[in-house]
Amino acid sequence: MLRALWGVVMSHANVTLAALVAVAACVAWFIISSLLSRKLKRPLGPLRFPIVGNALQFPQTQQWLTFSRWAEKYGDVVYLEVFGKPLVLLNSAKAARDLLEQRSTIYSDRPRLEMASLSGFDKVFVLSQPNDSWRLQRKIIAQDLSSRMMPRYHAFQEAEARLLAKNLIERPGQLESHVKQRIGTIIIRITYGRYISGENDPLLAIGRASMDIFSRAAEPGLWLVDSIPMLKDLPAWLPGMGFLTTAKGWREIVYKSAWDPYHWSKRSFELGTVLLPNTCATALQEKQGKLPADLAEEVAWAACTMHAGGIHTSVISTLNFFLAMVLNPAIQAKAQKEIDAVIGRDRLPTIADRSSLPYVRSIVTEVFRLNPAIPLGIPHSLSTDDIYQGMHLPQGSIIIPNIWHMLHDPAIFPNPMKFDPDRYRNLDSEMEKVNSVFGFGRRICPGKDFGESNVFAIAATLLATCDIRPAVDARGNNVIPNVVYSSGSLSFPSKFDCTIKPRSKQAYDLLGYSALEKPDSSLVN
Ligand code: HEM
Repeated sequence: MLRALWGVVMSHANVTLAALVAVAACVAWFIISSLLSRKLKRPLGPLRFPIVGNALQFPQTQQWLTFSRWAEKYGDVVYLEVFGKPLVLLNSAKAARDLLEQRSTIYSDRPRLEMASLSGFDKVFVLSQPNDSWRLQRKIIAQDLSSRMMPRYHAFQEAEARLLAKNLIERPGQLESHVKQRIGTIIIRITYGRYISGENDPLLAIGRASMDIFSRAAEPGLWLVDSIPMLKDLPAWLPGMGFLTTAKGWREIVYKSAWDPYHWSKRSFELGTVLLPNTCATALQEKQGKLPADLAEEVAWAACTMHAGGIHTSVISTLNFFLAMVLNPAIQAKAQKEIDAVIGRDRLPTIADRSSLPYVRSIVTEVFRLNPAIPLGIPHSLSTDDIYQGMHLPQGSIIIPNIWHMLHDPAIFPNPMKFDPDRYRNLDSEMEKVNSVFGFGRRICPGKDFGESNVFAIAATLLATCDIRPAVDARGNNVIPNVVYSSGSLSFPSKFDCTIKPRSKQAYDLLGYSALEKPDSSLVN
């Protein structure tokens, strides 16, 4: 009986077991197939062709404009492939924050940009992976550029803004050259402690050459070797391998751009003639003037990154300020009115006055928004597979934050092509929406505060003392600039000029020393 019962139980058990196995198999199949189908569900994007993927549709100029059209068609996250390499465009600040900030542990790598690395930028920490060297180099410059350290640069930044105004008045017709010299002086001063001697100063020239190379070498989609890395191992004499010779020449210049200024700074530090504070000197002081070779190398490349990261972005933003003022006289007049009301005409506005000049700050914010210096940011890379809003983003994807599109989204910035500081209603919370211009997460720009305060000092000083008007041609007609923005990772406005006239004798006198003299002796050797 028991046996019979046991037999029934067992037979039932067998049936139950069989049923359980069947159910488990179904569940497993369901999970695997749903995972599989999730895995296959990529974000939307333009049609991909066999082998080349989207390579043929990849825009060669002003890529952010085509990417922006794709954003409107396919959404916040767009998927592309170039020769099998996945690329993900992030088109909204929300998607960029969700991924690059909230999941920064897996979104902070940089893609290996083969052409830029071949050209010597493998040492520059902006392109390195978040490894020990990146951490150390970032720390070396972040400690000098932290918001706590900013006030020690204010007097110097303001002096350079005054000198810029004075030079523009006294030596007209050279807007770009004056801006480059003053910005170059500011960045080289805080990096290496040198007061540059003029536009052809060797430190300025070598940094300029190196950044021109970076802009070309890091341009997304331009170099086949970025999509097919094995090309770099083929012999240089084969047809189509000219990029290897180009990269070799570029590398020599890039190495010089790191070591020449470092050696100059170290020598001047030892002689006691260097301007303090500066980033190389901070590192030397911490080690009583003797850096071990490996640390010296990190300092040289950190300083090189700071120099490169700071100059062009600040020059572009400053030129964009002048352009906006030439094109928008009513906005200029409104800012002057604010300065006159808050500061008066007996002194110049300072960086410390920022919080009481919200309209001038809105102008600076709008300058950053309308024409971001790096419209597609610096690409990040995804270190492991990820799923975002049901979409599978594969490991190794190059992540391109489409900053230009984020800052021209009509839902957030109505009438986005219009220069309109009033859109922020003088509110910090509104201006913060433009923070994307400085990138995201662990790779966010370490020069953000410094870069902003430079442009503010220049804007406030120029608006307080000068009228910024269009240039005038030989017949006395205004020349309204029709600016086109360059392609490449950095986007420069095409050449334009303006006329800078002092608002009054009193305003001119406030600018102080003559353009032909150096600023006051406490600021130079
Ligand atoms: C004034 C305008 C500036 C703009 C619009 C700007 C924008 C940016 C952007 C978009 C990035 C990429 C962030 C990311 O990968 O998510 C970046 C990175 C960087 N910026 Fe700036 N920047 C400016 C000024 C400066 C200044 C003044 C310095 C230094 C003096 C600087 C140094 C750097 C460095 C070193 C990086 C690389 C960070 C890393 O890879 O960890 N930038 N910047």
